[in-house]
Amino acid sequence: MSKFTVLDHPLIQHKLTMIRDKNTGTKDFRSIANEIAELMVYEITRDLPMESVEIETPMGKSMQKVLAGKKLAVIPILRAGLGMVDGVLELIPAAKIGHIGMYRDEKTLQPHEYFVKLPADIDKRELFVVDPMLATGGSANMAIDALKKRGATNIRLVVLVASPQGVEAIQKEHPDVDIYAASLDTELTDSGYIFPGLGDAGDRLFGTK
Ligand SMILES: O=P(O)(O)OC[C@H]1O[C@H](OP(=O)(O)OP(=O)(O)O)[C@H](O)[C@@H]1O
Ligand SMILES: O=c1cc[nH]c(=O)[nH]1
Ligand SMILES: [Mg+2]
Repeated sequence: MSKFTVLDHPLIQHKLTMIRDKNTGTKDFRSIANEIAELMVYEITRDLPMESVEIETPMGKSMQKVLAGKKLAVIPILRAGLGMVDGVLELIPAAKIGHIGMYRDEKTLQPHEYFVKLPADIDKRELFVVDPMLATGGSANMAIDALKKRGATNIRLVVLVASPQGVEAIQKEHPDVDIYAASLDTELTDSGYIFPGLGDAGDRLFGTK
């Protein structure tokens, strides 16, 4: 079974509390969501493999470490996943970006895919799928299906807030995909929203209703 990790760094927790607050407006929500994503990626990338290369400093030749292995790509699940991309790019500016458009039917809670545009070499990249909310898990599961169908093999899912049902759904469908969250919240409401959650992340990021 895949790993599920809550990143409980105090800065992440503090900032998450700020965006949970319903009085936090779009401008702050947007910037703080990206700050959290940046801090999360800093923690998640601790295990990236390294290799030694020879370089020459002004003092002479020396063996030093650089990142080894696969290149990265960030895959936001539209729309709300866009709210985490800039934060990731602060740390990994050369990452390619793929987009998967997904909306959840408000009544049935079933996800619908409406857009997929990915880097050509996703089979060779380590992919970070980002979306602030993992509720029923339907959208993330379908997004991961779309990636695997196109050859992706190395996928991690990074969310701000997860529900227990969402984590279980991903672990069942995609036991190879590790999940990282800033919080595991207590429940899903009858209307499919995470409680306490942050409300509708897409609407809060983009100022829609
Ligand atoms: O785990 P699930 O039950 O599938 O719910 C989570 C999905 O719902 C939200 O997207 P939404 O459909 O509201 O689209 P948006 O990002 O355009 O607002 C959220 O950003 C996730 O993609
Ligand atoms: O709580 C939730 C659940 C799904 N989508 C959101 O934006 N928020
Ligand atoms: Mg939404």
